[in-house]
Amino acid sequence: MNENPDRGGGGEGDGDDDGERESTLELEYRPFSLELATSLETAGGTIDSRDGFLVRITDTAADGDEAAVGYGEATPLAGWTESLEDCEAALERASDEIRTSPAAALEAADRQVAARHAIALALADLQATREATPLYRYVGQGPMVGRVPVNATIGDGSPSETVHDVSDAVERGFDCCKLKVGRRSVEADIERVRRTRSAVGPEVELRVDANEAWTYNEAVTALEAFGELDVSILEQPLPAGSLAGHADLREHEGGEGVQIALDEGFLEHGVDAICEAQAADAVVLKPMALGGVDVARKAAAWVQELEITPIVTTTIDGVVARTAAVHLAASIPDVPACGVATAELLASDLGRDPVLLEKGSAVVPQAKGLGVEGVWTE
Ligand SMILES: O=C(O)CCC(=O)c1ccccc1C(=O)O
Ligand SMILES: [Mg+2]
Repeated sequence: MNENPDRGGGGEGDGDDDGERESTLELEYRPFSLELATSLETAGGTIDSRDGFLVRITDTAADGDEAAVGYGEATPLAGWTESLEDCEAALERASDEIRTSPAAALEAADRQVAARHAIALALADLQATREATPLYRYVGQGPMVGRVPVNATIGDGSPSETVHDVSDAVERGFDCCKLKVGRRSVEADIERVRRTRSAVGPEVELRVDANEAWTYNEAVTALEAFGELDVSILEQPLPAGSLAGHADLREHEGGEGVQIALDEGFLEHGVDAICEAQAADAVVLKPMALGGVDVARKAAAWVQELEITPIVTTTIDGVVARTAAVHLAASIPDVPACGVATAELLASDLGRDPVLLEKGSAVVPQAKGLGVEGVWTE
């Protein structure tokens, strides 16, 4: 952004390397591709692999022994972020601009949310590591947090498959499951939830996410049945554009006890419009789609002021972005169960997972920075 042609740094090089070097930071990125163990079927489409870029920012001025490196991850998802191509172009610009300043690098990816997520994360990881502070305390300035509650993520499937998947998750310690709905008829989805509820009993929290699939009347039918089945949260039943529809659902008699959460609608409208329309009890925060953990953290604080509940989830990310989402959740006071237990959906990962799952909670890494190691092997 603010290259100074009068003071070009050295003049040698390949011609686009003439920015003034005012920072000692270097940004590198490399592509990755991760398959899902089994594809995740949602009303918004099927996710079967996640392609993106791992980002490393190094401070070349740091003296040898001191760790001066931070990691980030950009994992675009169609419909939620920029394309893979636009993401790469933004990272390429940022790798030039970071010679000027960290702010210039962030600016270079200002409208490419996944790229910005990666850059902001790598910078935060670098700084938190320097300060020997776990990332969640660096971003939130808050107290120590040992665990955050999480939900299992259950894709669309037949009623029997759904009962099987949820029962399996409960056996593995989850006490909150989020079921994807909206791919089959409303009646079929109600049947899935009914059979699941009778299989797992009253103690397990059940949520559903329709990814914008329903008409208002379908949503009302679902809401009434879900109220009786003690579903806690109905996420994005209607198209993102329909703030008034979601506000009406919140008022609907028979849907008492079921909270309405906005995900796609939050990305489209933002905090103020949702609050103004009284369209949500909760909002879903995906740091990858919002442009970073820093952006998501501000949104969380803001919605809590307005008595709207923030829920952190991922876009089924690799270990770097997923662990960042765990830190984000840990930085939010009184956060409800979050959709960050998505490692098990992946067939392979970028590196070892530092987050243990224990009885429905993620154990928050307490090491400095993000706490992810061994992802950048030469
Ligand atoms: O919230 C979760 O449990 C996992 C994340 C999730 O459901 C999701 C993953 C990728 C894309 C969209 C969504 C969504 O919440 O709609
Ligand atoms: Mg959702």
